[in-house]
Amino acid sequence: MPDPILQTVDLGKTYGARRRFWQKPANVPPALADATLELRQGEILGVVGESGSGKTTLARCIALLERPDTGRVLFEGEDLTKLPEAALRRRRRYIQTVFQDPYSSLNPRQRIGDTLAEVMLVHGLASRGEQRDRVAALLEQVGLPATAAANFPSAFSGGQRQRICIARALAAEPKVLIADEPVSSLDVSVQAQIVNLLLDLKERLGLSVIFIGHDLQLINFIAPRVIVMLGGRIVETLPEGSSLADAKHDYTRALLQAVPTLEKLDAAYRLSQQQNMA
Ligand SMILES: Nc1ncnc2c1ncn2[C@@H]1O[C@H](COP(=O)(O)OP(=O)(O)OP(=O)(O)O)[C@@H](O)[C@H]1O
Repeated sequence: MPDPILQTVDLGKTYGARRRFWQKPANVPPALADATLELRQGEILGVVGESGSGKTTLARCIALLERPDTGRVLFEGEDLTKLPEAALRRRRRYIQTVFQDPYSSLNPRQRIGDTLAEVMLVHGLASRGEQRDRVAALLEQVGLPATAAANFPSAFSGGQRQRICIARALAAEPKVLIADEPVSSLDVSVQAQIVNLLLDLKERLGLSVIFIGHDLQLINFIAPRVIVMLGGRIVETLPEGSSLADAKHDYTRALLQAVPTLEKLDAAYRLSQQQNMA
């Protein structure tokens, strides 16, 4: 079994809990509590849970976009939560995120080429001379023409913008990609294309992926191993090779009652393939 590239140990986060020592503790439930998981090299790990179950908080804490209150994030064995800001900045590029809403994720006043080049510049990954070619290669990797670099986000559809967000994440040359509900805001016909793009990139680039969603059937289709979250906690891990029928937790079974979208997704993918060939 491959070694874990990333582990979290007892990760916890409570929003709005900061207080002066003389103030009474606010009665805020944790957004994330005792989250312990491991992501193996080259694996896709699924995370599923209803709205408010702590999935995004988990993603943000793992990528250290948010400092967790408790626990550790070990990347290649090194505890990132202990690193000072300067050292963390050098490691940050290895764990990249793609979020749900590609509309708010991109700067409307920045051309796509500049958005991608900025990431390379920040992480010292390409000289000015190399940037143009690298931007074109990144766009090509996500299925967009090199000419897209000259345009602003408003020129693109939701699915194309999500491709740009994926290209921006790849610009940092990450080892771990966290996709937090990357298709939830997209049309069903586009969802399948983005899911397939992510699966293809994972294979081609050897990425390790955490794929977050609220549809257990879809997540189980994408990820061999799935973590189920409820109220900020991991309540069940469905191991590789297990069937959804093996789910032990009542909540996991309740998630299975949710309207299945997998068939819809499959049908939409076939349709988009037919349209591409027509
Ligand atoms: N910045 C914040 N400030 C205060 N509370 C927050 C903040 N972000 C999240 N929360 C709260 O933390 C809890 C977990 O939210 P989180 O966004 O992690 O859940 P989620 O499972 O990703 O939900 P969704 O699927 O709706 O995005 C929720 O109760 C939410 O209201």
